[in-house]
Amino acid sequence: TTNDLNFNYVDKQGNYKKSSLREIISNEHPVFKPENNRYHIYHSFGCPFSTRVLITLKLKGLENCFDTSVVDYIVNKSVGWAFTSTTEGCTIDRVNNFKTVKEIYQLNDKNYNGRVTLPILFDKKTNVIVNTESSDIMRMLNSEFNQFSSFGKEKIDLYPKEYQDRINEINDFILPTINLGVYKCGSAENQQDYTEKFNILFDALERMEEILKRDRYLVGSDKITESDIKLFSTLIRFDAAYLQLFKCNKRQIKEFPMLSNYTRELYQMKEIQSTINFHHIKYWLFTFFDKVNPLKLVPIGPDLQWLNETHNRHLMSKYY
Ligand SMILES: N[C@@H](CCC(=O)N[C@@H](CS)C(=O)NCC(=O)O)C(=O)O
Repeated sequence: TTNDLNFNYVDKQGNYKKSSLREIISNEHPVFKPENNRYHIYHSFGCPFSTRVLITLKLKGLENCFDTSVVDYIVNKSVGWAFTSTTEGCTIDRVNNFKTVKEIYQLNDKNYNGRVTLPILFDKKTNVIVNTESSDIMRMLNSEFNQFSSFGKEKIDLYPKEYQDRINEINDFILPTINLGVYKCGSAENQQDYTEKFNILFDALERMEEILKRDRYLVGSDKITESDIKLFSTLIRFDAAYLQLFKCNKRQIKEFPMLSNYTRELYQMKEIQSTINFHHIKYWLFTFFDKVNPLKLVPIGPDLQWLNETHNRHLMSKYY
């Protein structure tokens, strides 16, 4: 079957599978109110959906409001995501001291047997999962916790009112074509399906390249928004892993003049760079998706030095 454990981001019709745990923290919510140091984030440095949330957390200055636990990047399929604090860059489950992530899901439903995904937004007060949908978590971090930001009043808005329609439109475009597009190339089981998915992916990247010729960022030209975070979380894994693992090899990101420069700019922001761990990214991807990499060997290359070279994206800004 096309959608085995390795590739279950999408259902049989090719639609994104949203999770069912989707409570939204707000002052109006009967239980889940915004509070300092009440919530916890479980994540993997390998997983792009976790990266979106971590970048949002850092850009919003909320590291002191939320604590985090980091899972192991080596996943034993019979246990699923698990904690191995002895692995570099990983932690124990700092809230419940569980061994596996599945046990966290079982706090909400003791018979839980569904998909166990990351990231997880967890409530330490009631000891249950609040939400497991990265897009929802990004929005909550953007709007509900500003009073706890270490940046004080001078806060950044990743989903500004005037651009919400455009942001939603871009998000809806890049999710199936790029964010999931890479996995669709990797899960294709015949030449025709692969070719189709490959073309959709690279046409979409070209479209992003065109936008970035005109504007510094995807929406609203000179301010980073959640759309940039979502695109970046895929781009940063592209040359390092997707290109080879999922055969997305028409062009490397470093060969797109705009996309490469844009990826560099974002990567060089210290808040963003602190969320990127190439060791975790490569070891997770090349070992988890063992259907396309049965020996689970992790390539040593490629050289990613291009990410550290100087970018000139500030020249694109209307207000530089
Ligand atoms: N609903 C999720 C999707 C998250 C997701 O698919 N996470 C992947 C890792 S990047 C996962 O946990 N996969 C494990 C599995 O499917 O078994 C979101 O966007 O937050």
